[in-house]
Amino acid sequence: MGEERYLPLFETTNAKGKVLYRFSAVSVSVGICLISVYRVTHIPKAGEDGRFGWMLLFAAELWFAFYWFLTQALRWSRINRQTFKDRLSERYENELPGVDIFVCTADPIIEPPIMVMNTVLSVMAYDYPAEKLSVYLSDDGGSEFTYYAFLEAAEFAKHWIPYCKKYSVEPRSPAAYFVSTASDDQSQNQKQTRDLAVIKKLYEAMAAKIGNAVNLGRISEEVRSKHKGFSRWDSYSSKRDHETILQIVIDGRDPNARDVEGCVLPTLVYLAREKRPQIHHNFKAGAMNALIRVSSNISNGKLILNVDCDMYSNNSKAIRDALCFLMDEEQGHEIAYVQFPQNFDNLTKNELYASLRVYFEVEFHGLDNYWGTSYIGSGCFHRRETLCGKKFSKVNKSEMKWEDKKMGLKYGCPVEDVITGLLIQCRGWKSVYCNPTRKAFLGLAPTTLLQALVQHKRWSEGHLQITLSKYSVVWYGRGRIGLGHQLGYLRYNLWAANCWATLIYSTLPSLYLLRGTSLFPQISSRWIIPFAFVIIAKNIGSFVEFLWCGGTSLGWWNDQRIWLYQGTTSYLFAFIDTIVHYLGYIDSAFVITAKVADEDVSERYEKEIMEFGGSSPMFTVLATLALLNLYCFAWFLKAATTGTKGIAEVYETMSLQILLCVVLIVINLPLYEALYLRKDKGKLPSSVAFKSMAFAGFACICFKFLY
Ligand SMILES: O=c1ccn([C@@H]2O[C@H](COP(=O)(O)OP(=O)(O)O[C@H]3O[C@H](CO)[C@@H](O)[C@H](O)[C@H]3O)[C@@H](O)[C@H]2O)c(=O)[nH]1
Ligand SMILES: [Mn+2]
Repeated sequence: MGEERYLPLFETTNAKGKVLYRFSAVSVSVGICLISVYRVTHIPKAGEDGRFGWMLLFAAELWFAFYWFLTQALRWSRINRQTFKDRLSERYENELPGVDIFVCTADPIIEPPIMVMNTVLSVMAYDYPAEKLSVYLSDDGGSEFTYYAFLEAAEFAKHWIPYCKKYSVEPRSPAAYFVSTASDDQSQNQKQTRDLAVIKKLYEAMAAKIGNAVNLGRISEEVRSKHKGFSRWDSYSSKRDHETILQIVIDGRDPNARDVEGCVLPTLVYLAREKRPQIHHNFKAGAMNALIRVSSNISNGKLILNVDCDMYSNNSKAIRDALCFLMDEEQGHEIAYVQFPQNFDNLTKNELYASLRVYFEVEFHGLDNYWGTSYIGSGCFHRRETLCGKKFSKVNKSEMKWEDKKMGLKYGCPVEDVITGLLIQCRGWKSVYCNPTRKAFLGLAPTTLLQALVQHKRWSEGHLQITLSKYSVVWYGRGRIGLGHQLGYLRYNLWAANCWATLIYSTLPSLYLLRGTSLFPQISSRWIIPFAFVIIAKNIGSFVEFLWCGGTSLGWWNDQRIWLYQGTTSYLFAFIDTIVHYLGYIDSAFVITAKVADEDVSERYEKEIMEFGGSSPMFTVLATLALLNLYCFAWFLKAATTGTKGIAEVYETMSLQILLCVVLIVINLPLYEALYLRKDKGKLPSSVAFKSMAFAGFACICFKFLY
């Protein structure tokens, strides 16, 4: 009645393809049930060969079935979010909240200062009122070089920010922007071309200065004398032993802090928190909490954006996207944080080491359906108050209730982000997943196999710790978050537990080939149908899903390989370390992923040649399993061609086992190559080859003759 219709700042829509998806999911579950029926009704009798293997295989299948069911919780209903940034500007342009941006870095060698500065510059140049923006760099490396680079970046920003705003450029990380202009220069007029050349020169000069200092290995006296901040390093003894170094490099309130066009600059703060050898610094969680405390005394922004040092802003409007959720008049007050996906700009076409693609294009949209996206450390906008422990209260929006006095991120878990997000949700808050077409952040994915496996080990270990801890979604989550939401979390929380079923499935069927014992239905039996159906439907499903997410066919194949490798190494090692951790023996470490690689390593990465290049227990496990399958198959072939049973009969009884063994061999081709054929530095060292040959041979002989 004359009242204006309420126009929300964001909209939620259902993802497409629901009916087709649900139909396929239901039919696969019927197949899975039939497989179990077969297993139960056909158990080999006591004393018969294969009874033990049968039981283990059945256990593995039950596990996979359960896990498959968990993944359905993330696919059953998926949603998309759409923001209306024009409405936000119309209503709130003059009352936008302060935003504090935290960039964390920890090691000047594997996280080069120039890369970190590109991230810093990209977030300084957000399309947002500069007086409301503050950028904090946490340097756990406590490095003079990073500090020096930061000073240089502050100078360069005075040119860079006006340039970005004048020409509305994207992305606003200088390095990434220059790469993008190299490929298309049509969109520029003459004036811009000139300005571009100037700004590029300035950037190169800055990069050269930083590079020189790093190469020299020290900061020159000339530079030191210009900036009194360096004196803070006089009492510095090591990265693990120094007092707090806090420097406000640009103070936004200072009337003299202006860019070259005379506009206000964002506040810029450097922090290397105090560290002492005897006190645990709690890795990134410790750094974040130091930033929360320090920033509350400087800018105290209502919102906190947190990015890893390699995750530059690729979309200058992302703050506004986040605000559309948090400032929405109807639903905004219930939302604690807005998470963007982690995307990467160094992926090769077929993503040799997996890319998280399916997680972010499919599964997180399902988690979002429960209003419960997890917090994944980078690319997340938090309300300061919720991050500091405020409990959500329906009764009175303004009432503050503090559940516990501990503020900030939770310590003691290698995925500090996930557990922190979960606890926020358990306090009654909602969260939102925002995945616009133009990606908000781009970072660096691991470029060697070992890095990829170690990273996944850290994640799966952290998740398993959550599952077993007081804050497990199973017991702590009960009644605090919904059932679907719990199941969705468990899909990641139980990553590591996949190792046993994966190990069983990638060894036992092949080992039983050696003995000529069949563990699957004959090809002429009707029971082959559910097996064939589940195998085909599940693989076609995941293939289509992968392509739909923008991947390539070969990328899907590589994804299957990495899934197998993670299962038998990352998850296994994470599982064992978690148990040892609970027995009180070790503290879990945070192994930082390197963001640089040697030239020849990068070259192989570009060519998608798998990088081993060293020995690691993980590689020994991988090579042993690969060889075990190869030996089993070779042995079996020999027996089948020379034995009394004809090939046809063997095929009739063992077809699925043969198929599985062959698939495992084909998927391991890059590994055999690295063991025996390659000459480059990225191959597997001969020590790994000898060990794995011995282990695999030993296992085959024992299984064939002794067991
Ligand atoms: O003691 C430390 C260790 C790490 N970091 C920073 O944490 C970030 C993430 O480290 P990285 O080695 O790149 O790990 P990723 O596996 O890529 O990080 C993901 O997973 C982590 C949890 O395992 C989260 O903290 C991250 O935000 C999330 O992006 C980097 O900026 C580091 O500089 C610190 O500040 N202090
Ligand atoms: Mn990273």
